[in-house]
Amino acid sequence: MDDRTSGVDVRAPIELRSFCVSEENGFVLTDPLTDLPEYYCAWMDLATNLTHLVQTHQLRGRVTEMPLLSAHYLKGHRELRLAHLALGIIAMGYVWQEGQDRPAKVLPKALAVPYCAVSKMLDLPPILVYADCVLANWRLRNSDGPMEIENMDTLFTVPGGDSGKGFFLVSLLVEQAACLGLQGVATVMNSMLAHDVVGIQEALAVIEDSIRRMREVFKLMHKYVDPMLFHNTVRIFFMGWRDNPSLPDGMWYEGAREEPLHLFGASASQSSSIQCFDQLLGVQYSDKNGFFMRSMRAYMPPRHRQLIDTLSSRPQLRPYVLSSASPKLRCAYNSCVSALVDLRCFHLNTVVRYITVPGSRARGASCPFSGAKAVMDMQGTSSTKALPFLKSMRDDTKLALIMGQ
Ligand code: HEM
Repeated sequence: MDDRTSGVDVRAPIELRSFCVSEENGFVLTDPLTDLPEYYCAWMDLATNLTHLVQTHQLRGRVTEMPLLSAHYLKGHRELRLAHLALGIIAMGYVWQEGQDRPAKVLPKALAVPYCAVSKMLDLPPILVYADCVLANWRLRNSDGPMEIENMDTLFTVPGGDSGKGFFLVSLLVEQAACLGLQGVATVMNSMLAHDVVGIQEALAVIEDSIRRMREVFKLMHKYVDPMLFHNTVRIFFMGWRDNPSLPDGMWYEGAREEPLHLFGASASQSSSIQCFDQLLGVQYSDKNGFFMRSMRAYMPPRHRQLIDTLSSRPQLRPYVLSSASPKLRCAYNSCVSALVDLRCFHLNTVVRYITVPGSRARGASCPFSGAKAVMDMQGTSSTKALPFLKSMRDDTKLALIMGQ
């Protein structure tokens, strides 16, 4: 049998490093830069002071006065990532400064041109993505101290006080907790090639622990993020310009694009970790969910999205477990799927607390005829109808469980 498809060697072991996944931090950007060369101080100045400038309604004016800078002096991956993050934060502040009902419809040239250039170099869309505001938006207060929330800070934040920071940092720590699980994913794939059933079983146990750890860390959200502040303020700055009733025509990028762009906003659905686990465990997304989850891959750094693609092009774990006579292997596989179901159940409860409940309070307090806003209050950050979608993602995950002997 030919194990090579389209020139890709499906027998080559998976090396996480070659997908820019670090041993300590998984998909989190290790040691992100905190400053750009002096030439880019106009960007850093606006991004660092974003909350104040938005709250005092000065940001739009300041962006209009910004010089048009060339992206060509940016060197290396980490400078580009910091530039993408800074420009993304400025763009979100610029668009949503006057609230979700009065967005700006055009990004001015001095912002749009370098933003599109940096995005092209990184192969990311020109909008704030999860890989910016979560994966690359952190530093240690004491560089010798631990990677724990009390010793961490964001580089930039959005209005919403400490809840914005808390949201970024807790999500980052959840992502970091996936790190061991990702190593487990590589070990499972490589052990399958070697027909090492015990190796697969042990690696599945590592993945299960890691997913359960993600759920534990996720609980910090309740301590560091206030639901009303999150819903009414922080969330607004993640809203994109696709399927958004406030921006039905998308967003114009002056001087950079001939047509407006329709792009989803930042969301943890752009997390590569969860999609890696889904892919490994053979979670089949139903049609509509699949369309959304696959669209989210375009918002991930290219090497990260390639890891998901690689996992899907390899021999699959679920049929392997089904055809194996080992009850221990089946049990280890099912425990992993159950941990992922539990994580999605916890996530669903969090969404009820941070979106559904504050959304109904906000509707109760406003005009009952404010139709567009009522729709938006029930939505997530990327404009999916949140709860039915998330429930069906949980159910798709449950379907991966292997029943019977
Ligand atoms: C206050 C905290 C959070 C809220 C309110 C929240 C809300 C949402 C919403 C509304 C969606 C639907 C899609 C969208 O609109 O973008 C979503 C999807 C998703 N979120 Fe979160 N989220 C939170 C934290 C997290 C964290 C920390 C993670 C893990 C890193 C995460 C992972 C996901 C994933 C993977 C999806 C895609 C659906 C799925 O795979 O089940 N979320 N989230």
